[in-house]
Amino acid sequence: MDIDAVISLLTVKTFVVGFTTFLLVMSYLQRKKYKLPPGPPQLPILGSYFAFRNDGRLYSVFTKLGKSFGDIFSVDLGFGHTVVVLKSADIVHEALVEKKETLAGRGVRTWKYELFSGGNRDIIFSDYGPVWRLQKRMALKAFRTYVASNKLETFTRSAFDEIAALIEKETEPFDMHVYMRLLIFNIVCRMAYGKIYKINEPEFVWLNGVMDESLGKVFGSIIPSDVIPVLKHVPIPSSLSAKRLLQGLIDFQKVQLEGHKRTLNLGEARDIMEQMLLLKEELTAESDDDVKESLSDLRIIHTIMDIFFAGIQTTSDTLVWMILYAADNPKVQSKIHEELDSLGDDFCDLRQCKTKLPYCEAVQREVMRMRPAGPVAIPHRAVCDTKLGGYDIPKNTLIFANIWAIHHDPKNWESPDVFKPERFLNKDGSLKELDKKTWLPFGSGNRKCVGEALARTNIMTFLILFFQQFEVSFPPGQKPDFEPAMLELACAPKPQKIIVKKRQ
Ligand code: HEM
Repeated sequence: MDIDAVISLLTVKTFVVGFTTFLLVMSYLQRKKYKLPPGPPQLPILGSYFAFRNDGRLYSVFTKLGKSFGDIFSVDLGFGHTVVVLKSADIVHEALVEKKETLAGRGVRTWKYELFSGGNRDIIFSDYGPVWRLQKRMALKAFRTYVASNKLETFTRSAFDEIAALIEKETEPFDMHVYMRLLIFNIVCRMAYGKIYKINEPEFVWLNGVMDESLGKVFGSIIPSDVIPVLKHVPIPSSLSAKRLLQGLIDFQKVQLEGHKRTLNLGEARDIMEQMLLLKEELTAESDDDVKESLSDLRIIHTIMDIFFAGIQTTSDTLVWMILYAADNPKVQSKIHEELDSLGDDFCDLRQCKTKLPYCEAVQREVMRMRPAGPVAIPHRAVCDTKLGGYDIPKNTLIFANIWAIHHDPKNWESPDVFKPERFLNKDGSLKELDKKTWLPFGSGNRKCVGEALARTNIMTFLILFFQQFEVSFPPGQKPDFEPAMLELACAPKPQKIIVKKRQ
């Protein structure tokens, strides 16, 4: 070994030993200064890696740890990156509702989220402040124009007709996944940037593939550069594929934006991207700087990225879960059919007839209770030092609310693992008032999901249209699999085949 190699080995060793010691001292000082929530042993650099070694699903690992460490505990996700996890309805309420200002920050955990959000310029990862507020308000207003008018129903009906025709052609048991994706793509992308797709259209196949690959390889698991940030500069396969996938999608949205600018019509906006561009047209030199920033090209692109990612996968996964639960529970399915059959001609205006469908609404609630699409929400950042459950929460700590644990807590729900829509109904069949402390698939407080009304309208409209025409079952001998796929933040069903028959 030559002298250079010896020196560089010594340098690396010195760096590793020095850095490890630094982390240990910092962690010790942090623990001495604050009364932090308890948690599993934390190794230098690797943190609580061993808790996640065999199961990358955060909700699953957090639920297991919660059994040992209680309603509030801390876990080190690597490199001294300690997060706090909340497990019970009361403590999540305290954090997200009572402390909705203090704990409404966001902090990007790793560079892949920074790339996705354009450096925190989307709604999801933008920090709590005036620009985020303007962006979120703009999105809410835009969604409302669709939900409150007939537009959304028209979009959903035409997207449904497209997939119903494809489903009718299936002669063997099949997986619903791609049809549900196409359905939601054709509602959400039409609203967001005015596009509708056919199942074999190359752009849809590419976008759907990018979404699946990103959810699996980028957001679905902890990649080396999440734990050792400098690895993002090293051309290792996981970092390269994350860059390729996310940058490809950002570039795609840039092209949509440029196209919209070229064809911009002053008048009624054709989609959400155009709505934002029209607002931008109204800006003058005197306009408020925050308003200008909220309508910058980058913010528009990354708002559309949010709508695309947060809106499509969550809703389409929920629809697949709903179909699987109906296939597994023939009595529930009969009650859905019965309630829909009693509607008669009311199908012409679905917005009106929803109030007459308490059982279907209860099914929707129960599916989202059993399989919440965002089972640990998105971490909130403490904007200043605070306290939770008697423990100190230092400024900048990230907090995860374990929605899955609340939805499966026997203190909140009788037989929580049983699919039972009736739990949401009174004895006379009317809907019970929702307890928002124990049912929170869309989160709670200031950071609550911006797409809740849109998603619930889409899910309900789909439920009505689908079960009016079809009945579903599992192929004889096939065991249904309700164990969610191995994804870090999502709760997605695994691919499985079902039989879909046209009703007489
Ligand atoms: C079944 C469907 C859906 C579920 C279960 C769901 C769930 C969630 C959850 C749990 C959060 C995090 C809340 C928190 O941090 O406390 C969230 C945030 C968000 N969701 Fe959804 N979501 C759904 C559909 C949608 C749709 C359709 C859109 C848009 C088209 C959307 C856009 C967003 C955005 C932008 C945020 C970030 C809000 C913020 O940081 O202020 N979601 N969602």
